[in-house]
Amino acid sequence: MDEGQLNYQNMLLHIKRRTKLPKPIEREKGVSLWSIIKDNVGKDLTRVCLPVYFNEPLSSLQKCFEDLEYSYLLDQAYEHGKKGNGLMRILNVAAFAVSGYSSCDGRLCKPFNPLLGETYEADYPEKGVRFFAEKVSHHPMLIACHCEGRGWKFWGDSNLRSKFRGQSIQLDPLGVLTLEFDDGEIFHWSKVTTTIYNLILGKVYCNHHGTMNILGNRQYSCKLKFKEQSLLDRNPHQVLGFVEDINGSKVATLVGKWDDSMYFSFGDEILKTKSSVSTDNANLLWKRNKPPTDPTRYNLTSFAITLNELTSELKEKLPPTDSRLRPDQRYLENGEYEKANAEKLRLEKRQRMSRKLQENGWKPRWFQRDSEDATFCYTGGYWEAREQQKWDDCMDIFGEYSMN
Ligand SMILES: CC(C)CCC[C@@H](C)[C@H]1CC[C@H]2[C@@H]3CC=C4C[C@@H](O)CC[C@]4(C)[C@H]3CC[C@]12C
Repeated sequence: MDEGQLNYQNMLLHIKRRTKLPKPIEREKGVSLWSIIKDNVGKDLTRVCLPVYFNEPLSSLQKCFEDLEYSYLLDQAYEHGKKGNGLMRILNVAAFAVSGYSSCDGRLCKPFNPLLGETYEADYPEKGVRFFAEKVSHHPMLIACHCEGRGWKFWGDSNLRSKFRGQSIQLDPLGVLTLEFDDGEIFHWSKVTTTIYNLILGKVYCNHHGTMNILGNRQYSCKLKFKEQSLLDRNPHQVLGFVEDINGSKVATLVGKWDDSMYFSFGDEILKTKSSVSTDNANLLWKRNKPPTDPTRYNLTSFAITLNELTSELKEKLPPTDSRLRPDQRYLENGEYEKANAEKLRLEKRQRMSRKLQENGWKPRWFQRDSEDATFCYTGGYWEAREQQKWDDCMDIFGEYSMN
């Protein structure tokens, strides 16, 4: 190792991220969703503005980065492929595609809906990744993201179509995700349907169901089935799948749960064990990290807890559009609910003008798409601008309001 590498290693050892959210300043209170709903009978429920108390202190942009908690699976996938093992590559990619769902477990609060032009950066050299996202459209609500890792790039946009069904809401992600390895191998897939149950009565929870097709441009592709929820299910959250080679023969099977772990075995042995699916002879691909000891009412994972941290060092570098600078979200994180609510109302008023902005030709600052139905792609330049603190063309989206 030369001196430069040593310094770099040293820097990684000194990255300290927080392990807890700040202690709430005001006391937490209980509010029932029902009390809100009964005041809004007859209105389109997806448009009802909920008080900040139903939010978690993260924006949807930050939530996108939560899908990269297990990015090491993609590093491994890259290494396997480099050594000529395309099968292990796609198995790791499949485990990655499932792993993103694990953070949903026990999460009952809404993320903040970012303002038009709001951005979020995440520079995690200790994981070897750098992530960037921007809210690129308000109607329809669209978020674009781009992430670079060790030997791969990952990008996509999230376009959720939501259907309200009385007791539940069904969310269908329409966007396509792309993963490109530095050696040219590319995978595409879309996320499955998420349903949120018990909006009116009982305990809110969500489930993910449907088929995910991971299509590669070389030897392999993979099909994963997220099981539909059924009453009295002894084995909920199950994911089953297989890898197919170019001739259509099944060369590996996958089994696991989106909130826990994924296993694989070569051939199609797993599915042959009739009644229940066993992982006895299977190999572990991915296991979820342990939850933090003090989960708080938001149930954030240890990784999610780090996402909204704002150190004084970072504050100097961020553009004025970063989610970490959003005042209502910061107040909520600090447990100042009254102030958070007041700020949320102010920003939502601004948000309502976004439609006009877009109609008048507003364009995202960091992403672009070729046509109406193409994926938004990063145009580059964010990290370079950050280097020079060149933020003069970034809008002051959160207003003159200053936080300390
Ligand atoms: C009405 C309120 C109080 C109920 C709580 C709603 C919670 C459970 C909802 C609100 C927004 C939802 C998220 C919105 C978008 C996505 C992306 C999708 O690809 C996976 C599910 C995921 C991550 C959803 C999980 C459930 C979620 C967090």
